[in-house]
Amino acid sequence: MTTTVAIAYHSGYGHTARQARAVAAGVDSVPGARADLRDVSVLDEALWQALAGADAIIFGTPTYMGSQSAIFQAFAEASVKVWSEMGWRDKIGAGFTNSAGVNGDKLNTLTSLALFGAQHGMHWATLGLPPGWLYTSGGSPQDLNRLGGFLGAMAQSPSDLGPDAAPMESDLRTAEHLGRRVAATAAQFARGRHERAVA
Ligand SMILES: Cc1cc2nc3c(=O)[nH]c(=O)nc-3n(C[C@H](O)[C@H](O)[C@H](O)COP(=O)(O)O)c2cc1C
Repeated sequence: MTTTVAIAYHSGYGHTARQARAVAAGVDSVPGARADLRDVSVLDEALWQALAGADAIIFGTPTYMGSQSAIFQAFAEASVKVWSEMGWRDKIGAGFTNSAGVNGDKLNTLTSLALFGAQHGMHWATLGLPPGWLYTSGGSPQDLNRLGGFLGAMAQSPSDLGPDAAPMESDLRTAEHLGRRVAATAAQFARGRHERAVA
C-alpha cells in the first residue's frame, strides 16, 4: 500500500522550490511513501487529479507582504470547486513557508495555510519539533527548527542570496522532517481506514 503525499507549492524565485524539494526528500525517505511535487502556478486538470488522489497534501508558499503569494492564493481560490464537494476532507494537510526576514511574518502565512486546510476539512499535521537556536543560550543556527515554528516548517533566505545558496541547510533539514512526519501520519491514517474497512 503506497502512501502518496502531494506537495502543492508556489515559488517566485526558486527558494521555496528548494524547500519543497527538501520536503519531498523527507517524504521519499519513509518506506512505502511517495512524494508528488506540484507547482500550483499551473492550474490544470493534472494538478487537480494529483491532489484528489493524494493521501496528504503539504502546501508551500513564499511569504509575500506578510501572507501567501498571490499565485498561491489564486490556487486556493480555484480550489473552491473541490471545496464544494469536500473533495479533500479527511486528507492530512500541512504547510511550509520561506521568507527573507528571520521573522518576516511567516506565522501569518502558516496560519493562513492551516485555515485553508481547515476549510477543506483536512486534518492539520504540525511540525512536532522543539524550537532550536536562540530558544536556549547554547543553541546554534544549525539546529533543527532554528526559526522556532510549530504550525509548519519555516525557512529563511537572505534577499541577496540565490536559491543555490538559500535556505540554509538546517532549514532544509527542518523541511525534510515535515515531509517525513506527514508521510508517517498519512500511512497511519491509511492503515486505520483499511483495518476498519476489513473489520
Ligand atoms: C512581493 C514580495 C513580498 C515579500 N514580502 C516579504 C515579507 O512580507 N516578509 C519577508 O520576510 N520577506 C518578504 N519577501 C522576500 C521573500 O519572501 C523571499 O525573497 C523569498 O525567499 C522568496 O521566495 P521564492 O524565491 O520562493 O519566491 C517578499 C518578496 C517579494 C517579491
